[in-house]
Amino acid sequence: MSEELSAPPDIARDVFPGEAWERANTFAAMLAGPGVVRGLLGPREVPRIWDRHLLNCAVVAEAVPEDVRLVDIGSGAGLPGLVLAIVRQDLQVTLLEPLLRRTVFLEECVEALKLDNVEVLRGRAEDLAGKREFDVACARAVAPLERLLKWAMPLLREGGELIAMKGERAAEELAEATAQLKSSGARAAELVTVGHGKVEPPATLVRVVAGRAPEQGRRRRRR
Ligand SMILES: C[S@@+](CC[C@H](N)C(=O)[O-])C[C@H]1O[C@@H](n2cnc3c(N)ncnc32)[C@H](O)[C@@H]1O
Repeated sequence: MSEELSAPPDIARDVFPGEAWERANTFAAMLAGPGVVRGLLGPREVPRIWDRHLLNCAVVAEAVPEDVRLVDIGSGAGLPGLVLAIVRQDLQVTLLEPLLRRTVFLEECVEALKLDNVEVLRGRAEDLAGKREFDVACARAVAPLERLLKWAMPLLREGGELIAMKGERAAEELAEATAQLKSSGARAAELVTVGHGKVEPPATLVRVVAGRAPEQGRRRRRR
């Protein structure tokens, strides 16, 4: 049985102000329509598109600095990267996704939403190391923090940030990743909650500040 897209909650008007409102509604309809038909979103997710997907991703913007180049690793149907591009026109967003049918959907969304701050890139995070540099990397439901650090840190400039949406297991994942944080040269790592009064419960993020990659240090010394 096909599920219905529920009406946006009142708070959505504040979270998606101005021209973001129409774009958010168009994206919600695309997720509920072609997104489900093409298997990018489960049909049971349709009634939860506003709460669990659009609002939960939009509040991540509270943790993202202004005017940065942001890569969404494993963007899938555009979550959270496309939502961040909708609410924050100051961001230059790269949606990184290896699967063709997903990048095709993402391209269609970018065109339908008339977004000029988004690039869709087909590929794997580990293959992009050394080729591109970003200020912020974000990810939701892609990999445990330990593996995400391996993929994300080589993509970040020194002082750049990984923002991982982690939910209930955030503290445990952070503890489990202690060795990887050290070996990847991370400067700081902390738990952050965003979306107070907008989503229930507030979204829990792991924020990691990139230091200089250890390999870069070794390369410099050898010269
Ligand atoms: C469970 S989905 C999550 C999608 C989206 N972030 C969300 O929250 O709905 C994981 C996504 O990560 C992508 N992915 C898997 N391995 C990857 C890699 N090495 N680099 C980039 N993306 C990857 C998959 O193709 C898939 O779209």
